[in-house]
Amino acid sequence: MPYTRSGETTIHYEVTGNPLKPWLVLSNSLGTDIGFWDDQVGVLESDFRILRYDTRGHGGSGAPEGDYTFEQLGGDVLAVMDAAGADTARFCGLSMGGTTGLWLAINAPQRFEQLVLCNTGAKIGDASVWQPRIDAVKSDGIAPIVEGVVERWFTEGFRQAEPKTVDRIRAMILRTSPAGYAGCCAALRDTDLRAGMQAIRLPTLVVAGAHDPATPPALSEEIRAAIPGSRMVTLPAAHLSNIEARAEFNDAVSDFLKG
Ligand SMILES: O=C(O)CC1=CCC(=O)O1
Repeated sequence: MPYTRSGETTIHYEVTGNPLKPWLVLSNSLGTDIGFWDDQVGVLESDFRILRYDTRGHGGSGAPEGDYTFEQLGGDVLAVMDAAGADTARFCGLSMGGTTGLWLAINAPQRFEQLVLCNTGAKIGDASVWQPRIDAVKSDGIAPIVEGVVERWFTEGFRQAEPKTVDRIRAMILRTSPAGYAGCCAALRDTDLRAGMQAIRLPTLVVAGAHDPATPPALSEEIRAAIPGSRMVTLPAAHLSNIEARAEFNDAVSDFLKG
């Protein structure tokens, strides 16, 4: 599994899929790693050359101490694209991954062809949301916050219907470095891309979860309204629509990206 340097840290990435097809970058949410996209890769890999990576602070990537910024998180994507030889790519990100996509579309639009922005926002929460989480994780680690996260990420019905899936994601969250998690929370706390996203001119699909308490459909609608020509689809899911509504998600995303 390859790694590349980005700034002061190392980013882990993986390339799979069809080398004759366009590049597709997948960017995960807070508290997850590249396994986050396992339900999508099988569906997309015949039509795309897929570049998955672990966001800094997560999975096999480095987790430096301190606050991160979206300039760093977006720079990490450009570093893995350079390392993999992807001059341009389509981009799909969920939650923090979607905010990373907005940052890239504003700051490096020439590197991207299409955007899929899922369960995300140009500004997700504020200091009153993120600072207590940063403080808790720094003092007591990830375990005390994990059940609250899982409750926001999946509806109660899904948690009952697919306990093994929920256990897999819970284990992923628990494996996350507290320093890395806190660093990414600081990036979310400090970022507001609402003014900048008005300039985005890339073809864009916005995906919302009808029951998402973390990034409610109103945040998705704000993105749709700001990006000319963008389309929005609302799926029957809480925050992780790529897992809770995997069939509908895969249909909507692959139709858009292949269109
Ligand atoms: O963890 C949450 O509550 C929701 C979330 C916000 C950004 C992200 O990636 O997940």
